[in-house]
Amino acid sequence: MAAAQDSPVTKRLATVKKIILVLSGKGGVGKSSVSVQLALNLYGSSPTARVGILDVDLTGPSIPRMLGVDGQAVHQSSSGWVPVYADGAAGRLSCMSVGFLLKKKGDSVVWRGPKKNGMIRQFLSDVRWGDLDYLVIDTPPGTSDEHLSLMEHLAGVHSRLCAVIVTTPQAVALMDVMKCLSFTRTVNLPVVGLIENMSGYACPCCGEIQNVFSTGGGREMARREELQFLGSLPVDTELVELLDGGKESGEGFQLLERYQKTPTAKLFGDICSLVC
Ligand SMILES: Nc1ncnc2c1ncn2[C@@H]1O[C@H](COP(=O)(O)OP(=O)(O)OP(=O)(O)O)[C@@H](O)[C@H]1O
Ligand code: SF4
Repeated sequence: MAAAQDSPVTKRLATVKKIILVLSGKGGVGKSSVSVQLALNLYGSSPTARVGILDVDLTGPSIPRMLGVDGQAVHQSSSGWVPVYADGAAGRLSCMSVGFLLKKKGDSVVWRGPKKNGMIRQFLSDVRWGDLDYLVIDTPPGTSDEHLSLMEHLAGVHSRLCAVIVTTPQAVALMDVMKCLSFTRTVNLPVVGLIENMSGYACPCCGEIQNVFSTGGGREMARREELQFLGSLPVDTELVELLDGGKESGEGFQLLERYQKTPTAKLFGDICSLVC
C-alpha cells in the first residue's frame, strides 16, 4: 500500500476530488455517450466546476469526436501532457484520449497488453489535469486487462473512486452486466448505480418516449442486485446528431448549449444529481 500511496499516479491525481469510471458489460450500449453526457452535466452543474474526461477505450476512442475536439493535438510540457480543453480558454473541461496521439484519423491501435498498460499508466500519471472536481474515465467494453491496469494504478486513490454501469434493456446486454458487476465486487470498486440506455425512443416531434423494444430490464436488475437505478435514457435522434454529426474541430463548445435542448439532457440532469 505504501508503494501505491507514493506512486506517480497517486501524486498526479492528488488534486482530483472524485474519479468516476464508466463501465459496460458489452460494446455499443452507449458507454462513451454516457461518459460525455456525465462530463457535460457535471461541467454545467456549477459555473466553477472543473471536469476532466479520460478516454481509456484505446482501440475505439470516440470521446474527441463526441466532444467536438477531434483532430486537436496534446502538447508535452516540462510538467507533463497538456490535455485538450473542450471549452477553449475557459479551461474547465479537459480531455485526454489516445485519439489525439494517432497520426491519422481512422488509424487503429493494435497493441498488446503491456503497451496498453503503459499507455494507461501514462494517461494517469503524466497528464496535467490540475485541480479537478471530477475525472470521468470512459473504459473499454467488458472487463479486460485495461480494467485491471486501471484498478492497479488507481490503488492509491481508491477512496475517491466509484463506478457507473451502463446497459441496454435487452437480456443479452444485461447478462454481460453481471460479469461487470462481478468485476467491481472482486476489485472492491463501489458502484454508484446502473443506467439503462436506449430504453424506448424519444419522438423527435413531441419528445414523448415510446417503448419500441422491451424496457425496464436494467431497473429490474438493479433491484435484484441491490444497486441504485440511476435512470433510463431513450434512443434520441437529436443526441446522435449532436454526438456523431460532423462537427468542425474547435466548434466543440457550442455543444453544451445544443445538448441542453435534447430530450435526453433533462433526464440526464436527474441522473447526474444522483451520481454527484
Ligand atoms: N441514447 C441514445 N440515443 C441514440 N443514440 C445513442 C444513444 N446512446 C448512444 N447512442 C449512439 O450509439 C452509438 C454507440 O454509442 P457509444 O459509442 O456511446 O457506445 P459504447 O458503449 O461506448 O461503444 P463501444 O463500447 O464500442 O465504445 C453512438 O453512435 C452513439 O451516438
Ligand atoms: S410521439 Fe408525439 S409527435 Fe411522435 S408520433 Fe406520437 S404523437 Fe406524434
